[in-house]
Amino acid sequence: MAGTLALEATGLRKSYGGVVAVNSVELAVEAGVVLGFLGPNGAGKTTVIRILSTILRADAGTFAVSGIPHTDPVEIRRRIGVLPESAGYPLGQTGQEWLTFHAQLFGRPLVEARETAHRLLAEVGLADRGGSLISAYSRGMRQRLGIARALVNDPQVVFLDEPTLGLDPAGQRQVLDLVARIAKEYGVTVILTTHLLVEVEQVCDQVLILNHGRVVAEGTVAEVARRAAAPRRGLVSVRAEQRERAVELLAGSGLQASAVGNDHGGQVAVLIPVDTEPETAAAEVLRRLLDAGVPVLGFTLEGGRLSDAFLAVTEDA
Ligand SMILES: Nc1ncnc2c1ncn2[C@@H]1O[C@H](COP(=O)(O)OP(=O)(O)OP(=O)(O)O)[C@@H](O)[C@H]1O
Repeated sequence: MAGTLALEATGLRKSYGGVVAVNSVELAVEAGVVLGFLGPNGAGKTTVIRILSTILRADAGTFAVSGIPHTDPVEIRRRIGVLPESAGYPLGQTGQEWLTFHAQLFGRPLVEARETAHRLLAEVGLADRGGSLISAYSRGMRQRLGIARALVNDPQVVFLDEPTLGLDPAGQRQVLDLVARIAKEYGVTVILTTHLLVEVEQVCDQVLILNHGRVVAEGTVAEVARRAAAPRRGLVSVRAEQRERAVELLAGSGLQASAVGNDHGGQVAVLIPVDTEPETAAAEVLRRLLDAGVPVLGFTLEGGRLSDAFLAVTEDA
């Protein structure tokens, strides 16, 4: 339905005994988006996912999945797929048997359930291993099988809680490529929990960062990196004998500049304010120095990545 958000939540709150795990969480996720759901260990990500997937009841707040209110958990469950943080697999079954069983649980007749299992095994790159026992699958293969299971009911929203946990770099890449592909091909909304920030930059349209149960940053990767990041730093290389002059010139034009390195290397660090585009700041720095006849040997920008933003908004004071 046009205009319906895939996910929306207001004032979600959950405590375990005296521990407030989730506090005043608001969400609004458009359909078809891959959302990187980030936060340090214990931030509350799994708790939010459990609430939204109707496994756990919130103490307060409301939410809706594809327009279905939280008061109708049975209908929500029809529309979602979940790969839990620590998914268990029946080791004595084959991947094909297990997926067929789950397709039947969602009401598909046996023949259709088998076809669904077959199609999904191919989708996650396990076409030739469907007849093998799950006990013989590697961890990466099990994670991909778990993603196939999460798709068995053609969901509109899929929650993947740390699908890359414990995988080697090639396995991580395979799973993240799969996530990007299913979002594109199936048009599903994906809520992806992971600690792989560089990969999030490549796969996710949007990110939301939780810290101590609260949302501390959200938006596109670029927005979050820009807004939440600590001020970025430009490093300008000049001749050692020109370094003090360069600092004076830049400081004189209102920038925070300081000399770095030793007498043999001439580098000047320039702090770039958060509200200034790095390209604009870089052009200004270069223009100032070149106009004054100070040759610039190099210029690099540090900061402004998602990982910088993540650290900036989750660092405890
Ligand atoms: N069943 C539980 N009983 C008591 N406390 C819990 C329970 N589940 C989670 N917590 C606490 O709630 C807080 C949030 O935990 P949660 O598992 O949601 O965080 P997370 O962001 O998913 O962490 P991780 O990245 O380590 O998986 C933590 O302080 C955790 O210790």
